[in-house]
Amino acid sequence: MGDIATAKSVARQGGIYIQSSLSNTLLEDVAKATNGSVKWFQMYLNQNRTINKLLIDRVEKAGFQAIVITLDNPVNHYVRNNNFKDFGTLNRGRDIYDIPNYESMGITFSKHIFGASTTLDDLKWLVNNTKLPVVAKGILTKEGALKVKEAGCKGVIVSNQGGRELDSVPATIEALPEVVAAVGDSLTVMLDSGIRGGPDVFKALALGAEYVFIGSSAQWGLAVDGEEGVFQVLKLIRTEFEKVMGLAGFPTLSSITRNSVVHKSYYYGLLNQSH
Ligand SMILES: Cc1cc2nc3c(=O)[nH]c(=O)nc-3n(C[C@H](O)[C@H](O)[C@H](O)COP(=O)(O)O)c2cc1C
Repeated sequence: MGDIATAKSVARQGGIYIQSSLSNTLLEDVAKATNGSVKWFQMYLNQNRTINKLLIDRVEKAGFQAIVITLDNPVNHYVRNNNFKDFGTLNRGRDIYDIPNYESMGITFSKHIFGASTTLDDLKWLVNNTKLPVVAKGILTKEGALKVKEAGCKGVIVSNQGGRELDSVPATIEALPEVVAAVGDSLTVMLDSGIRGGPDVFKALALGAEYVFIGSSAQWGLAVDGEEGVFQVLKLIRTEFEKVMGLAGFPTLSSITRNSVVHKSYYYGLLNQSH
């Protein structure tokens, strides 16, 4: 299965694998196949808290080390028909919902997950109902970052879902500096969306991200050559990143700082000073 192959290659590269709750592989199966490696679980909050609690318990029991809550996808636009037949992990909720025979799990869960926005109270509920650290994914502004900090999240992923959700949102590399300025001293700030090669990783780290994640590139590798394909994609990005460090003259990760890149905010700063 794609999730297990991807999780295995991420483990071989020493990275963090984030398992989607919409995956068609059971979270327990991914956990079993990659025992001992670092894995986080991505959740959407359901309107039904009993279902949320059941899922949280399974995630904790399976050994995932953090819960990533996706906040930038409150409206369903994936499931236009009855085609999503099998959401492996979530299928276990079938006995809790009263699901008509003609309705796929995709339709059912999209109604219950995407039907309502997650509120600050929901987020606080999650933080208080799991022993795992909670990471908020889909943050693009300092206001958003401050809210999830108030809710008790331990980290944020600056993300626009790889640009797949809403046209005209800022690129994450542009949103990163204001999020870092707002919460960088208290939360772990991470970034995804648009990481394609070494220079992207370098810029994100320089502007304050502690971790970067990839989505699409991993899937392209998976499509080409399964576990080995994802492994090669990760290796390529890592090798390229190391070359960028060398060429730019930064020998260690800690030597990469805000001053290692020129960002347009510098120019705005200069303009402000001179007016
Ligand atoms: C096919 C596909 C499925 C995705 N499914 C989810 C998901 O279920 N939950 C989620 O939080 N993000 C999902 N994402 C978004 C990724 O988690 C991530 O934010 C994004 O892919 C990063 O940008 P990149 O593709 O440019 O690397 C998905 C992305 C792709 C390409």
